[in-house]
Amino acid sequence: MIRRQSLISALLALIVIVLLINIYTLIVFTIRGVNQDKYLPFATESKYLFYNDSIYSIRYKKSATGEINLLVPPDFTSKHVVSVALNILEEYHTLSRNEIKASAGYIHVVGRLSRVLSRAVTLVKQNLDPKAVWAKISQWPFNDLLRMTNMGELLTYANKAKILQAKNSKKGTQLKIEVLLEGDQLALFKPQWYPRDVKISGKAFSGKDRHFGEIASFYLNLILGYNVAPITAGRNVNLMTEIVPYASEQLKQTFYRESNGSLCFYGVCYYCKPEDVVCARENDVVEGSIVLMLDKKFKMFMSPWKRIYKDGKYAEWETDLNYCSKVLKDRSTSRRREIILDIVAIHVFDFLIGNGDRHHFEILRRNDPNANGHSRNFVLIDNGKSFGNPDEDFIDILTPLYQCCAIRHPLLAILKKFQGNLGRSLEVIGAVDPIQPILTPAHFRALDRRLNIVLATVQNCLKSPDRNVFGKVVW
Ligand SMILES: Nc1ncnc2c1ncn2[C@@H]1O[C@H](COP(=O)(O)OP(=O)(O)OP(=O)(O)O)[C@@H](O)[C@H]1O
Ligand SMILES: [Mn+2]
Repeated sequence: MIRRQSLISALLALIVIVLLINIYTLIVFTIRGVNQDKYLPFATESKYLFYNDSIYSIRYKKSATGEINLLVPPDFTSKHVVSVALNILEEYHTLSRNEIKASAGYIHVVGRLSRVLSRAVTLVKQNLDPKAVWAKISQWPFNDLLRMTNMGELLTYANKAKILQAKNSKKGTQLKIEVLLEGDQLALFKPQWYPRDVKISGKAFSGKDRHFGEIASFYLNLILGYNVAPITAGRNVNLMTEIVPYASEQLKQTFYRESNGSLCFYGVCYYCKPEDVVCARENDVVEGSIVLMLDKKFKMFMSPWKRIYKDGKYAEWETDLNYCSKVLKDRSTSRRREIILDIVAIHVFDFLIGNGDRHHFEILRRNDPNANGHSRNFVLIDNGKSFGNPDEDFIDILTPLYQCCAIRHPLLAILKKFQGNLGRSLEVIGAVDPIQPILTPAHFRALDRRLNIVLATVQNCLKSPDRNVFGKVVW
């Protein structure tokens, strides 16, 4: 009888305990819901963390008061990834509070580059034979200063050479006009869709190409010593005199005049449609980027960190912090360590320019005379999905860096050299371009913020031995 009674009281006590725990959890979650957001599904807490249902991937966002917050989509459940992103943010705050040691190194790089580029402009005034200028493209990628002078000439000619033929480009999915320039050089003209100060939000790959982004990325690629973006310049093209008379029938058919007199066209491509038009400003002029075609055969490399272009689904790399060690173990990728270091370099660049659309990249074939040994073989061809929003930093683009915790020393050294001065440097170099200023002041400032975030990520890696799958962080 007594045994039965104590069993009942034990049971009652248990029920009370379970009830109390439930009530406690309910209270805690309600309070959190009031203080932060209704979505908080796990215990990662920070005053900088916000759940936001208008975004589809995690990112930092600068608020109106200048504070950097971490925005996370409500259905994103990887608390490890969120907590790493918060740690990096903390590291970033520490870094931005510290006085930056003034490094004069960047001045040399910028000075040399702008001398080389402006010398080319003077050379071109002497009216060189365009064929002779185009011949120099075979030396691309240009990895020394002497050849860089040639690149300056190529840039200037990309802008001034007469267009002899124009047709729809069959490559890729976005609107591009393939033009044949005098002297027999092919180039792609991507017209302007957006003003420089557009703010695209939503997905990391949202929106159409940004012609100014393509141009800015090219110069930034030069400044940071990658030198693997195809030669790109801004160009103002008069549609009526430079395109229409030389256009293929198919392209010409997509041109028409609005009732207000402006000349518009929509082209033929995967995403081209009559209701999505590019219209000229006054005088029938359209601004755009012109990219010289490289006469090379590339190998395509699918990135293990590519996005899934489907709503409501996350790729494995987005939620699994151990993804890098899986890629590292993947036997199908020989030389995988070097390849991952290349991928980290690519993603650092893409993070700086805000390009979340690098689904694949091109590699120079080994027998290419300009292939650079076993590393730095990649080229960065399509940089149009960049500089879409100066307030947002897609921290998930840095995933290979914070998952693998490895970066090559020369790249890290150059990033440190430009700390605090990257935006200014791009502004100076970009001033040689015919459509300068290539970016808004907000974008130039964003570059320095993002550079600090990259350095903060490296700092965070140095403090996280558990993520050190490469054995050491700096290679
Ligand atoms: N300058 C270039 N030299 C050689 N090939 C090029 C050049 N630019 C583009 N290409 C080729 O054309 C393809 C499409 O170009 P690009 O990526 O710029 O177009 P896109 O419409 O933005 O394509 P996507 O939809 O894949 O993003 C590239 O993958 C590359 O193979
Ligand atoms: Mn593209």
